[in-house]
Amino acid sequence: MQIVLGVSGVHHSYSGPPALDGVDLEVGAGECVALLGPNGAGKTTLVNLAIGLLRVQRGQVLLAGGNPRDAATRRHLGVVQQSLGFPATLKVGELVAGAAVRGGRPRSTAGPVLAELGLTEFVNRRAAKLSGGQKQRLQLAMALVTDPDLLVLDEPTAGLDVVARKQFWQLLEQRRERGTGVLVTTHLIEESAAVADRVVVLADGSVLAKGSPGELVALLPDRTVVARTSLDLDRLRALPGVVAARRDAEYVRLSTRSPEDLLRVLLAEDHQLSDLRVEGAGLEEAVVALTSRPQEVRE
Ligand SMILES: Nc1ncnc2c1ncn2[C@@H]1O[C@H](COP(=O)(O)OP(=O)(O)OP(=O)(O)O)[C@@H](O)[C@H]1O
Repeated sequence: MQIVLGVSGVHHSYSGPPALDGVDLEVGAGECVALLGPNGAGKTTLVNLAIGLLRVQRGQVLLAGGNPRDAATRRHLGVVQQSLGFPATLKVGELVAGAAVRGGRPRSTAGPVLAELGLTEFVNRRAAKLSGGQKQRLQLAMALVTDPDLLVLDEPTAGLDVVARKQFWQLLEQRRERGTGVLVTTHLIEESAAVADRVVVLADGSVLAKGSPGELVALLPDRTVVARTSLDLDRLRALPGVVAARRDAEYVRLSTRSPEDLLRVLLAEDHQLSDLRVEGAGLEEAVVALTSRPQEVRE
């Protein structure tokens, strides 16, 4: 497989301890790699090195075989970042055509991409007047208009509803089939399990684990106990054998290595306990467990 992003042995420090400490990562053509990890893990630093916003201090970053700091190499790159705003007065068509020209393509490439992303009817609308989902599609159109080899998506579906999120990923499928590689950072771990071929978990500047979502889940012998309970999360986290606890709508999800013991304690503690079931761990539970007690899982 052709490699569109190759990161090897990368270290990066700002002023304090290293933000990245020997990170390797690859994205192949057509592949979607999700970068996960808690706040401060180093995800933004890694993305900023990949897109050429930061200079590499140690190690190597190759974007489509070149240095991402070079303008010519960056033409192989498309970026969707939450922090990128639009000039409010510009129209959708102008923005996409402008992105094409900046990427060395004719203005006429904008039309087909606007159609591909379902934005043709908004071509004369000012960007500021689009809905959240339409703005995300506009950003994607601006990123895709140069037909990039690598697309970097930073929390691309934050704030979108379930339908808009699904649409967003469906729009990308054809591009991936044509060979565009995708690097996505997201806090929506279960979403990344659905769309990513591979997941890389960063914590404290190091790669804790990498593999397909299924391989990461299989690292854990944990099970998930799901139930409706009146017990609060602090109390649940203090129960014996609970590795992690979180709310999911009206349910709680508890990760544990010994579901039988936990069930006994739960039933004794909460006589109103209902809708009880035990599941295998999901990717979210796996990532929480990996990043909260790395030593135990790494062995
Ligand atoms: N410009 C900066 N100057 C100094 N330290 C920084 C700077 N940017 C990031 N850091 C530090 O580097 C480490 C990694 O930060 P980074 O933003 O890459 O993490 P992250 O995984 O993207 O976090 P989040 O999920 O919160 O966005 C953190 O300890 C952070 O405080």
